[in-house]
Amino acid sequence: MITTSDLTKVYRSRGREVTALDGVDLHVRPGEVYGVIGRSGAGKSTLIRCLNLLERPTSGTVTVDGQDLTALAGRRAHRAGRPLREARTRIGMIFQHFNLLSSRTVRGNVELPLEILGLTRRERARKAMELLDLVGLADKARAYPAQLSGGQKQRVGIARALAGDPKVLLSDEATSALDPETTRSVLKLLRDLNQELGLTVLLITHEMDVVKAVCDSAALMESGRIVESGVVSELLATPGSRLAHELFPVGGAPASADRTVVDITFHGDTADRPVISQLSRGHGVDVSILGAAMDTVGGRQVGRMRIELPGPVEDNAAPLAFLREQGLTVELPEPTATTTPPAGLPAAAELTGEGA
Ligand SMILES: Nc1ncnc2c1ncn2[C@@H]1O[C@H](COP(=O)(O)OP(=O)(O)OP(=O)(O)O)[C@@H](O)[C@H]1O
Repeated sequence: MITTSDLTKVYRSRGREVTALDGVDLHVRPGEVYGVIGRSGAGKSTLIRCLNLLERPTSGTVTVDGQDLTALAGRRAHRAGRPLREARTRIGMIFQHFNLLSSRTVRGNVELPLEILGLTRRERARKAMELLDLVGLADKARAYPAQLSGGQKQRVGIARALAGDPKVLLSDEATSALDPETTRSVLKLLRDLNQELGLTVLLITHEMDVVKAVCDSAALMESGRIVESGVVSELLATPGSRLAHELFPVGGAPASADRTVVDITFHGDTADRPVISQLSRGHGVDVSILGAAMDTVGGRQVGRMRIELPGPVEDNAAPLAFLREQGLTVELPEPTATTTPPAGLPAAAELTGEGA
């Protein structure tokens, strides 16, 4: 549904060059919720703005629903021509700070893109009310943005973004200004719209919880590049996946050097089975749990656990084989991984922007 090929954006100002996007190949399938995560400055906003050509890429292509937007934009034109403006109406966008017009009512805000599309007053009113009903705000049609909560404002933003019946919705940190509970309800709305309307959603975020809550697929961005991407449930089953480690960080240091530390990921059916007690009984080993994280990803229970077995790795071949036979992802973390993240990976606090 959305494909970018070797997408590059270089900002030039006062003799300085900043490469914000450095050859990004992105592939978002129809009907999925796709999250792009990365710390501040990674290039996320530039990427999302290049997807609807609000920002003109320096090179590379952007294709949305089979249409090459970069070809519509031309290389030199500064104003979007009609074909690009029309293509953009089929790509909705929501923003961190909602971008509502304070002088217009809720209904007036939703009607704005419908005015641009040339609908009659009657058609606009009907469509706007239908959209407000869809986002659960029909009773606020006559209110002004200042009278709404943050979550309600974002719902208006979503209704406005859906005015052109888009197939794609781009979300630029849409929940970053909201409290956790409101974030959950807005993410649920996005998921419902995704399922009911078949809407493809691409969201950028710096919060792993957002990826965990709604994303089918995700990409990790660093310095203008996508350094890892894939289907979230598959990444969780991929040994060494940085996104999996970030989604389910487990810590815990071994009690002594002659122990085997094992990171295991439970997903699908394995999440419900008493694997650890079977391991302990079946192999006669004392298993210590050093850390664990359980959560629901895409509606399925997923968990990660760091356990410790007595003795070095060489002595634990049979228990490790048993865990693998159960369909678990089994990893032996580097000794340093107990206290520090893998080389090059931003610490969780950095990724979430905490302490900035
Ligand atoms: N208009 C611009 N002119 C020059 N440099 C820019 C411009 N916009 C962004 N940049 C630079 O491009 C890089 C990527 O910025 P971008 O805003 O895309 O990152 P981001 O991942 O969205 O960060 P944040 O989460 O803080 O918004 C940064 O180094 C930034 O300083």
